[in-house]
Amino acid sequence: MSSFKPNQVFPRLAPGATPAPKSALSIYNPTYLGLDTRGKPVRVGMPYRNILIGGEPGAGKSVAQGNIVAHAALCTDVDLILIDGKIVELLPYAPVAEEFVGNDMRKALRVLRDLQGDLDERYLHLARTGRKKIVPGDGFRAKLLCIDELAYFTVTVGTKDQQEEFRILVRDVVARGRAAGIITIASTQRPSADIVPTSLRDLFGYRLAFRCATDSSSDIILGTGWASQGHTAVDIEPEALGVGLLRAEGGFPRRIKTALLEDEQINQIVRRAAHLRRAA
Ligand SMILES: Nc1ncnc2c1ncn2[C@@H]1O[C@H](COP(=O)(O)OP(=O)(O)OP(=O)(O)O)[C@@H](O)[C@H]1O
Repeated sequence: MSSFKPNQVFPRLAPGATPAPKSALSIYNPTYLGLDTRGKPVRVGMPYRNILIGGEPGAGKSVAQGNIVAHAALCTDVDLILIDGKIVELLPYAPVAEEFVGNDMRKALRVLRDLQGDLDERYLHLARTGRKKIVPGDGFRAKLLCIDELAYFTVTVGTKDQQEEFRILVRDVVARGRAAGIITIASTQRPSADIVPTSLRDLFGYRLAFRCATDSSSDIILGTGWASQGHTAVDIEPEALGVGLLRAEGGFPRRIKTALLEDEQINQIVRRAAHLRRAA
């Protein structure tokens, strides 16, 4: 499998250049995720979709979600809302985020309640204008909500009531956000039915399964029945870090290798993103 080259993330740049582009990107442009088995670029169109990422610890979830967040950081038409129970994965992007939440359940709930209020306003606008989805120029900016890690907030920290409220809020944002210009990325290293019930999983247009311990965990991310048809993330070799099965709405899972942004590249992107956002 081909290795990642920074200039593939931002193809306008010459080889060897830093991965930070000169002008702002748009969240309405496809986001580079990595390469497929033939070495072809894999891009995802995030608006009107959500992405669920699951797999064993250390398999490559944070790197994958980081690629999307890095792209979004450079897009001056989207606000970032980052909730990171582990703090360190998304912290580098905090300077360009509208909200950054670490391991703080109360703040996570407040931010999600605000997002739910925003959703209500957006749907009111849609109802008034007789349309079905928010489009650019509507006066509502796109938002990207990134949650790492779902299980941390739904079973590990907080009271049972807080965990339940977190689950309900996330479900609502994922379900209604799609048409309202609010995109969700959710990651979990515990692909089990209690963390990702089918009803939640099915709201994600994109599903990305990194190495899983069992066929049923793989199916929890990709969708019921894929393992029995030979598409299972159990088959991903333990040493194949960053290799996952990506399933886009209605399609077959395909094997991809995500791009890897090194820490210094992330820092460059964030510095550039901060500049572009100030200038916008
Ligand atoms: N696409 C990739 N190319 C090369 N190495 C990778 C790639 N993706 C991940 N890795 C390596 O694997 C390590 C773990 O990746 P990552 O932090 O994304 O895993 P994770 O699934 O989020 O783990 P956890 O669940 O423990 O947070 C990275 O630090 C990196 O060294």
